[in-house]
Amino acid sequence: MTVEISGLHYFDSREEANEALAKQIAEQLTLGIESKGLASLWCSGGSTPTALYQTLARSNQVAWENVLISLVDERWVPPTDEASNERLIKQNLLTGNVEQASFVPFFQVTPSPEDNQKQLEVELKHAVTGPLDVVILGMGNDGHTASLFPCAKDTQQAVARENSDYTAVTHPEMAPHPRLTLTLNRLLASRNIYLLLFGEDKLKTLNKAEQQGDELLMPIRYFLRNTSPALQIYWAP
Ligand SMILES: O=C1O[C@H](COP(=O)(O)O)[C@@H](O)[C@H](O)[C@H]1O
Repeated sequence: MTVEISGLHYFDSREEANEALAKQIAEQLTLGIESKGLASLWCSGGSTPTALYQTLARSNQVAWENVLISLVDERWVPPTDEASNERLIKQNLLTGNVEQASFVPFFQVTPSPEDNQKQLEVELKHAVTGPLDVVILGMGNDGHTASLFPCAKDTQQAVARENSDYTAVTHPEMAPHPRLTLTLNRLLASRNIYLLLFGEDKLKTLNKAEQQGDELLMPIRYFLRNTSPALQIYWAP
């Protein structure tokens, strides 16, 4: 199937999509460094972006010592857990030249995810001011993105227009682990937002999200309907 959406780039293979997106990300990070001295890269977890991170880690085009890398979202598990996004990033992106980048993890050992979020909030507000340079999103087949889940009551607060926090906690009812996530406002205040999708199922979900309907029922809609920046979607079978 094909879906007509502006900003949707089709590739014949995952390798080609990863190469093209890694090149684009490297260019945007370099532009950020040239204009401000420091650029930031915000990474999603899940199974989709592993090879993208490996491809990006091979890029010698970026002055990685001037890049701050952090997460779009995290499962509230320690980095020793296979579900940890921090673990994914450390194993696949923070290697070779990219080891020179600074990394801000989300998970902290605290009594609750809410306590973790309070500490993380202070840390991120101290480390980052102004728009995020590059955000890499994924999407679940329920239309969630970051950890803005349709099946989490607290998503409503995480996407509230008046919410000025960088981060939020969500408790998805149909996915494991409490989550830490960047809020909608923080994500939308970015220079470049990319969505990486593989497979027909994700295309079907994207097609459904393109139809009319409540954003809270498919939070990826917040990004599909945002015009500045417009979402750039990289898809391969
Ligand atoms: O739970 C999550 O899922 C989405 C999509 O994951 P995938 O395995 O289908 O690639 C991901 O973007 C998000 O960061 C993650 O927390």
